[in-house]
Amino acid sequence: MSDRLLVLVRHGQSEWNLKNLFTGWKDPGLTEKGISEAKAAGQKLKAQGLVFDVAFTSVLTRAQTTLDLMLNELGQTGLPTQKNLALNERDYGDLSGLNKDDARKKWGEEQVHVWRRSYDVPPPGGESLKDTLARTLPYYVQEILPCVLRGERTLVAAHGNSLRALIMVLEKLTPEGILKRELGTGAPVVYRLNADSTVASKLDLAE
Ligand SMILES: O=C(O)[C@H](O)COP(=O)(O)O
Repeated sequence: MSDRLLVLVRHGQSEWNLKNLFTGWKDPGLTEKGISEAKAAGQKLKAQGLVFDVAFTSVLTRAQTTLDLMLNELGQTGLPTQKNLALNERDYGDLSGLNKDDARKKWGEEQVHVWRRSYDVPPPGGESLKDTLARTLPYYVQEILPCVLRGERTLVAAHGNSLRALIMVLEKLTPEGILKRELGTGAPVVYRLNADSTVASKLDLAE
């Protein structure tokens, strides 16, 4: 029986995560902590005995560096990798580069929470989670899922909201359910899929 393995990992802490800035499609690198988180993620995958055949990432540096660091820990540098902006972070539009606490002061706690975590309310000039899903899901269905179903063990290094969009589909979460779902930096989620592409098992390696 083939191992339909799909591992999702959010990038390690970025310079803008540290500064508490809305990031979206902006392209800061990882902090020292982010580098350690990415290496630790690779070690966690290695400790599970996982080996990969293919990887996917976004066109943003923080996700690509996280992938490289994980592959290095796994002894799998040079793994065939597809990079696509479909896996980019949600575009935060006019909020990009603003401090999250300053935004709360300006627009209020509730409004900022709605922009950050609601399903279908976009931040000004940016993408809602629904918009993010609309570009992430076709890529998943057309490019990532066929690999997994063929038995190619698949590693995806991407972003909080592009991965929340995929997790919503994989875990059949409602728009209310996804509101509460947070993804830690450098925290791998290990799925095994059934032949019909539903989730057979899930292992959260956040700790
Ligand atoms: O783009 C960002 O600012 C972060 O990577 C994710 O931000 P969020 O936690 O506000 O969705």
